[in-house]
Amino acid sequence: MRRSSPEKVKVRNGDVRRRRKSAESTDITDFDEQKRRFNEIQDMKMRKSISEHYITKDSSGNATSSPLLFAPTIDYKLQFIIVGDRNVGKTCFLERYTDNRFKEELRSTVGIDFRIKTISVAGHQVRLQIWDTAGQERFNSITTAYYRNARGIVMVYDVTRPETYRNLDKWLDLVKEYGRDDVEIAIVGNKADLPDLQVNPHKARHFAEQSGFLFYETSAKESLNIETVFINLVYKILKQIPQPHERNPRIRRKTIPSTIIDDNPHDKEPCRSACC
Ligand SMILES: Nc1nc2c(ncn2[C@@H]2O[C@H](COP(=O)(O)OP(=O)(O)OP(=O)(O)O)[C@@H](O)[C@H]2O)c(=O)[nH]1
Repeated sequence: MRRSSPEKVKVRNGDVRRRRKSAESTDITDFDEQKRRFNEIQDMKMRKSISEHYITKDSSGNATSSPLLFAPTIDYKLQFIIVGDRNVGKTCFLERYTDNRFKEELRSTVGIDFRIKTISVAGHQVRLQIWDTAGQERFNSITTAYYRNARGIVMVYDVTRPETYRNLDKWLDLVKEYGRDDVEIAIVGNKADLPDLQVNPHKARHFAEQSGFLFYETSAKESLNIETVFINLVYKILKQIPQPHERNPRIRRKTIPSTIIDDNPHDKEPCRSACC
């Protein structure tokens, strides 16, 4: 029987040691692998629950979810509603805000639609559910049912069509009748990118401010002031809601600034044409 030389035995012992070591390290690796997979699954579950949280709708009405990695804690959930005559740009205004896109073609809203967006305001995570309503009067019986839950209302007119500005009275009457007493309103003159301005922005601002509303000229096409409208409405609403530190002084105060964003370039512009 052939015997292994001591050298070879030594090598084999070394192999055994190596194998044991590698077996041990395999165990460790398996454990690490399991841990990694467990974390992956947890991560996937978390993403799923977040994306469920962040369901929006695409242009064809299908639900889509955003691929967020971390779930911010939602401090406030607010419902907003956008109203105004047909074709003033309500849908474009909302789509610019939630999806940062603009479509030229006319697509009249049928009834009501909504989008969701979460924003951070003064250190608070605020989830906005924003309802886009049809401007056609025949849908009023459907859309007014959504007024009572709206904390903020964006009332849109078209700066090139004075009748849409005059009709704000009609929309305000509906808000008075169906809306909350504590609703905050922003008057928005949309399509400010167009040259044939027909509504005097100073008069519109004066009317808004006298009534305690915010006022902005916007352009969904050129993405002008869209975000400002929503952020400032949220500021106004949060200032009304008792903050946690007011209910419980031991909670650290998160200040809501009293100044609001104002980047409206049309503020100081003279009237560009015969305005109403
Ligand atoms: N130039 C310009 N056109 C705009 C702007 N916003 C919207 N439009 C156009 O105005 C038209 C009407 O826009 P919509 O967003 O569908 O109007 P709406 O108010 O939602 O209309 P309804 O759903 O019928 O009530 C479309 O052709 C848009 O491309 C804007 O800021 N500038």
